[in-house]
Amino acid sequence: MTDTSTNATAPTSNKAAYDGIHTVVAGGVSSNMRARGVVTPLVVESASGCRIRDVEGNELIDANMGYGPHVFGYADREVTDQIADQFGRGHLTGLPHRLDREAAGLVAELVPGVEQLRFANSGTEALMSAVRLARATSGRPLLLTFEGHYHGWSETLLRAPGAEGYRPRPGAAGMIPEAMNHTIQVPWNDAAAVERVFAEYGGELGAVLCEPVLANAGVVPPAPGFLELLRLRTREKGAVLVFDEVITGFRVARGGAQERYGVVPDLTVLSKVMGGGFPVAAFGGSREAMEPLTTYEAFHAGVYAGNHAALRAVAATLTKIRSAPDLYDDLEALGAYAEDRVREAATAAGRPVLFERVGSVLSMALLDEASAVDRAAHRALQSACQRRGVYFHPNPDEPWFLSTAHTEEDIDTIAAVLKESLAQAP
Ligand SMILES: CC1=C(O)/C(=C\N=C2/C=C(C(=O)O)C[C@@H](O)[C@@H]2O)C(COP(=O)(O)O)=CN1
Ligand SMILES: Cc1ncc(COP(=O)(O)O)c(C=O)c1O
Repeated sequence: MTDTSTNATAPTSNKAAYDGIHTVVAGGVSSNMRARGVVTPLVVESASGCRIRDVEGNELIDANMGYGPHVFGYADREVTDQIADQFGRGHLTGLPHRLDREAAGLVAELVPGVEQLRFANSGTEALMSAVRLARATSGRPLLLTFEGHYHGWSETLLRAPGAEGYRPRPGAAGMIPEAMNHTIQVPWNDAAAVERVFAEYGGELGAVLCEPVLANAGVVPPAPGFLELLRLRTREKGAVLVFDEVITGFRVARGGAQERYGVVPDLTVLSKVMGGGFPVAAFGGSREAMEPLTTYEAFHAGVYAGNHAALRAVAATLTKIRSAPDLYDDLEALGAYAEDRVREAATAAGRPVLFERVGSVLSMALLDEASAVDRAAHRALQSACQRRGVYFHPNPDEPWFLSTAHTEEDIDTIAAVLKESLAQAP
């Protein structure tokens, strides 16, 4: 069978391939969130383990790893072979499949706050549906969110940075002016602000939504007691507590952030690691929390939601996670090793960095003399490292995601490239 994946006349330089993409893909990307992902042109040909290969044949160690789904590394045959097999068996019939029970059963077994769930195709879809379910359950439209937390691009969740008072602004052109009329926002980890909101809006709040570990503005763990405060106040006031664990789910612990920090929300949203890189998401909670969907009083749909290939990917990934007793200790150890090496490299180069880590998710940002994040310098550093065979995201808001495919030698290489690039930086 002719391999159509590689076009013989394809450009062989990153720049030519990159420019070619921009002629037919608006903005060169199919996600604005990735528009700043490439400062020096780089077009991927293939990826395996913790490495990507570009169209020029260069091999780079990847610390972005597709923004986090690949906890076992790229092209993990224990997962991809299962997905390929499912395609050969029919992957989308629109009918119940035994994989529904197997995949949902694994999520319910591993995630403390999930007894029942619904599958979706993306985090945005799952969050839209979870917030709508929370509003249906509480009967109150008002939603509390937190500055910097990203919950996809749907109409009532995509917020511009900042807020006027508690009111965020719509985050994209074309959103209706009233899009944020039922959304309020306070700074992350600001317990006093949360108390003020509950004092002022308590009886009106329908839901509180957060990334339990903020990982879309660098990594910012919850302050001690902060998640507990959200749990206490939402219970007191009858608001639904929703954890967006798209990134943290199966990443920071087997049962996600709710297991790591011991705070169980009413609804949980999952994606990324759950499907091992296959497009799939889910939202779930107690039987009681999901009851409006059990009776179909609430609405959720999707032609591709819970398709058999997606659920085979979930079943394969979560079976592997369940049968790897040391996985999270290993990821923690690797993350700690990376933290030590990166801090050493920055110190050796005499450059201040802002560094934060939760398990195998870490963020590093170059600081300027005023200890503010120096985005231009960070982009220049990223380009220099990319030329030396190490890729991480040029936007310091985007974390590094390590995997079991990264070795300590890979981390040493990353640190050495960082140190050399910092030493030569202007
Ligand atoms: C905590 C969190 C997320 O991190 C999240 C998506 N994250 C990302 C989306 C990217 C993109 O659209 O290309 C890349 C990253 O900026 C980011 O990890 C989403 C939306 O998921 P989705 O992109 O699948 O609709 C929801 N919650
Ligand atoms: C005409 C039409 N538009 C939109 C949708 C929604 O698409 P999805 O189910 O993929 O969200 C459907 C699904 O049946 C449809 O038939």
